[in-house]
Amino acid sequence: MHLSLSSSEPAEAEKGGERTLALMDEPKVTGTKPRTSWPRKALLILGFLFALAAIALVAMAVSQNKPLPKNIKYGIVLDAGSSHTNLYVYEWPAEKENDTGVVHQVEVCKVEGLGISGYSQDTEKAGLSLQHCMKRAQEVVPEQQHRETPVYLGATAGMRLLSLQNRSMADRVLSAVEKTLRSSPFNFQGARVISGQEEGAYGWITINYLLGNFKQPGWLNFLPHLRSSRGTSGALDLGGASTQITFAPDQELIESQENSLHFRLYGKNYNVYTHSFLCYGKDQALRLKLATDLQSTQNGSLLDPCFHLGYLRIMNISDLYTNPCIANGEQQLPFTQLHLQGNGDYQRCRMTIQKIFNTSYCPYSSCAFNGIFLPPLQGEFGAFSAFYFVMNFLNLTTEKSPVPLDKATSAVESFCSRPWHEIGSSDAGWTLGYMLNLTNMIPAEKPPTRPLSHASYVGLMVFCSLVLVAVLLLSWLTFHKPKCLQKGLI
Ligand SMILES: O=c1[nH]cnc2c1ncn2[C@@H]1O[C@H](COP(=O)(O)OP(=O)(O)O)[C@@H](O)[C@H]1O
Ligand SMILES: [Ca+2]
Repeated sequence: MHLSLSSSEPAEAEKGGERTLALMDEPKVTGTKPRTSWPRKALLILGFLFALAAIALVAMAVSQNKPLPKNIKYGIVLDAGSSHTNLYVYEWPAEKENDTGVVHQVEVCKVEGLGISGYSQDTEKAGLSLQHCMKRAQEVVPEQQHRETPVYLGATAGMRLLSLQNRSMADRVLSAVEKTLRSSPFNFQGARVISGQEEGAYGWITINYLLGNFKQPGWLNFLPHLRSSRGTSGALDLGGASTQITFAPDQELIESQENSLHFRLYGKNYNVYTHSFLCYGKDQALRLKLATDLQSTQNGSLLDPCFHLGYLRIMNISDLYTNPCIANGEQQLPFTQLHLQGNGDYQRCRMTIQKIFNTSYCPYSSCAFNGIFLPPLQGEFGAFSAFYFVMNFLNLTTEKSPVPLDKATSAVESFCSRPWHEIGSSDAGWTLGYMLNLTNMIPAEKPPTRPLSHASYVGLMVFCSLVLVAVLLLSWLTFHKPKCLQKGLI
């Protein structure tokens, strides 16, 4: 049996509640076509309105808090090394620029030819050599962002040596590269020789930024006393003309001020040891070794265990003595050419190379060599630049876990013993840290963060809206129960 208002009364249903309830008191029973009672209609309308309100609330929460379209920013750094120059293009989302781990390398362009210090006799060429990679950068960075994209050039040990040797020559080289960079559409921010200390510092920042070591879990923001000093990784950078070692030592006191760095990053203090060994990059160290060995030859012929068996090379002595790494011993030599012949012997090579590291004196509690302070090593190290190239060449970079030292040693040993005729001829570095620093992307204090992600926020809003609707509906049903419900008629 169906309950319904009679067909003559539908107009009444649109009147106020009192009238409706009065009508409900006297329901008429018809045996004809079933009709919806008007309180049920009212309930439906109310339910519909609540649902509409909930949908509107959710839609508002979603649209109001929808992430804006990605606004990408770019930065360009040129690493003017002693052996060659590399151009790096980085990108990051503008709205997250103070977060950690958001900067990505999108392009690396290797400049053809020499490092810029190699153009000291023809400085214009130093600038011209960069043009190709600058064009490449213009293709990578969207045109409308060229003017706002900063470009920096940092020169390292090759230019440090040239500056020591001939300051005005080094300045002319820098002016030439500056001219090229200024003529690009980018926002030129400077070309300079960075100090060894800076190079070490930026390498350490890069490594730890990429490893996510500056990041603290979001929820720890609410419990600052629990924020631990999570370990950092040390950085080893083997260049061509200098080598950097940088790490956070256990001991608080760094005995030599020139080796001491203090950072405050994301609200945390770091005391870091760094040293840049000028002349102890891979290429300059080899020159040093040859110059040292030459002192003990009579006729300029050298049988060298550090070159493969069958390797032969003749070089002018004057080419060896071209920079401040090698003391002026040239005049005392009774010959003008060096005849180099390899005999590939790893163990003997090790012994001859050790001659360039003087460990006979140390004015500190502990030293590396040449009287340079070095605190006890601490933690793990990330090694890059030529450390990587050499390991990669020996096929030792594909392993997931670190390669044990004895395995690396035996790979080097076996490679060195191979005859010369058998042998055919990602980036980490200081540049990312340099850009992060110059663009103020690593703040001293931790930037305020939202406690919830966008997805969690929207989810929570939806949930709360639904709970609210349910509560309102229940309260309404409880306090304004239609009489038909009170009488159990529906
Ligand atoms: O792609 C590569 N494969 C192998 N060795 C490389 C490659 N790129 C650079 N190197 C070597 O790594 C070293 C990098 O030195 P760099 O030019 O950065 O000098 P610097 O940092 O002392 O100024 C050089 O010895 C160079 O020969
Ligand atoms: Ca380098």
